[in-house]
Amino acid sequence: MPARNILVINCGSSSIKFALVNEAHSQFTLSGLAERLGSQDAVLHWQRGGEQDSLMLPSGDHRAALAQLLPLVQGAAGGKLHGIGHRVVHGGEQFTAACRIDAQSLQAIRATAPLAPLHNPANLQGIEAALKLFPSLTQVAVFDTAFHQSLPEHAYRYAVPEPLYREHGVRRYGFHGTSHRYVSHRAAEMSGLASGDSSWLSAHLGNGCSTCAIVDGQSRDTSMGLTPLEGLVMGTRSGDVDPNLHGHLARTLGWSLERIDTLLNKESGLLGLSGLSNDMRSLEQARDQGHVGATLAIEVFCYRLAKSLAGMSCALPQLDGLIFTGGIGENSPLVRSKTVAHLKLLGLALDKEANARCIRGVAGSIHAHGHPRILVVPTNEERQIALDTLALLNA
Ligand SMILES: Nc1ncnc2c1ncn2[C@@H]1O[C@H](COP(=O)(O)OP(=O)(O)O)[C@@H](O)[C@H]1O
Ligand SMILES: CC(=O)OP(=O)(O)O
Ligand SMILES: [Mg+2]
Repeated sequence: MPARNILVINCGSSSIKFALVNEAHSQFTLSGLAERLGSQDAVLHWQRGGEQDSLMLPSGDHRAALAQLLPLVQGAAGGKLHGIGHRVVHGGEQFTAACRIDAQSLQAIRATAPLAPLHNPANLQGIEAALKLFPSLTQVAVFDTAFHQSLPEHAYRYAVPEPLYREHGVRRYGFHGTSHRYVSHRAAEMSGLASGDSSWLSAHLGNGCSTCAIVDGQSRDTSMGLTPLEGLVMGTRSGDVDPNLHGHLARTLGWSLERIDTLLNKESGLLGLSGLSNDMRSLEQARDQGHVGATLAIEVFCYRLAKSLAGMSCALPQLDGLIFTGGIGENSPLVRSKTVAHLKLLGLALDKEANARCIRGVAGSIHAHGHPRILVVPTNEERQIALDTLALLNA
């Protein structure tokens, strides 16, 4: 059987990230980003081989962008596209694994939208547009939450009255499961351990950030909760705050729920603390020049990350290694070293040179000799989504 091609789509509210994955090649055949969708500046960027190109799509929406993508994908796939894998952020309690998209699963995904109002409606727009454009192709939904359905009840329940859980689904779900699953498998491979017989702490640090405790290939705890706002400091998200903050702002400043949601999701985190940027690269440069806000934002980010990892260690029988991944985890020796410096009680220590070497896609171990393993593992959510799609094509 010739190697198959899977188109992977990750739809955000105003963007589509995509990759054409061939099962026989580690590099993507084609990849790109459509952004600012719905605005006059909507644009599609893509790369194929070493070449980059872009196309303006004035007022183009998700469907317009996918329609432009179609000939590009068909051309790059040599006319042979075997399936489409969609990232879906929230699968509620219905989905413990990826599933084929049909009328029934689509209905279930729609039903979880109130749990993820910032993410699922955009994911659904992408699915609906792709179904119209590729009606005869197998399409698969891969959920961020599915990997965390193995959390024990004491890790996923909030201490609020039980009917809120039973009748309204108020519980911790966790996100970034596709990434935590992928990097923990890779970490086991890199260490010569069986994924089904090893224990890991994982820190996914991108625009969204989360930690995860993984035991024998299963998620046992994770820092995100009902929504992707709980837990760590992120690019623009606050992570944990006192739950009374909502009431306090409403009472003292007269703010609406929408205003507070926007504050905590889009104006907080690294951006809010620094007053400068949500981008860790910019913050590191500003810190080098003595910027006070950037310096504080990095300190808070690393301290809160370390505190979360120490908390996650409660879910592990032993520690086979700590994994750093995501744009920051894969590229910032500074964040890794500041974080690990807070974790001396777990016995963790870095090798300075190895830490400096593992950037821009270089994977490897960065712990000091004689200390517990610390690994940098580039994540590849697109490849994992393609693998899950292929597995369902085979089934
Ligand atoms: N060389 C670098 N040093 C520090 N941070 C970096 C570097 N390269 C990328 N990052 C950070 O990675 C983050 C984006 O991570 P990424 O995983 O690409 O995001 P997303 O969640 O959108 O996939 C940004 O904060 C960016 O500044
Ligand atoms: C769920 C989530 O936080 O995703 P992202 O990191 O892509 O924003
Ligand atoms: Mg990413």
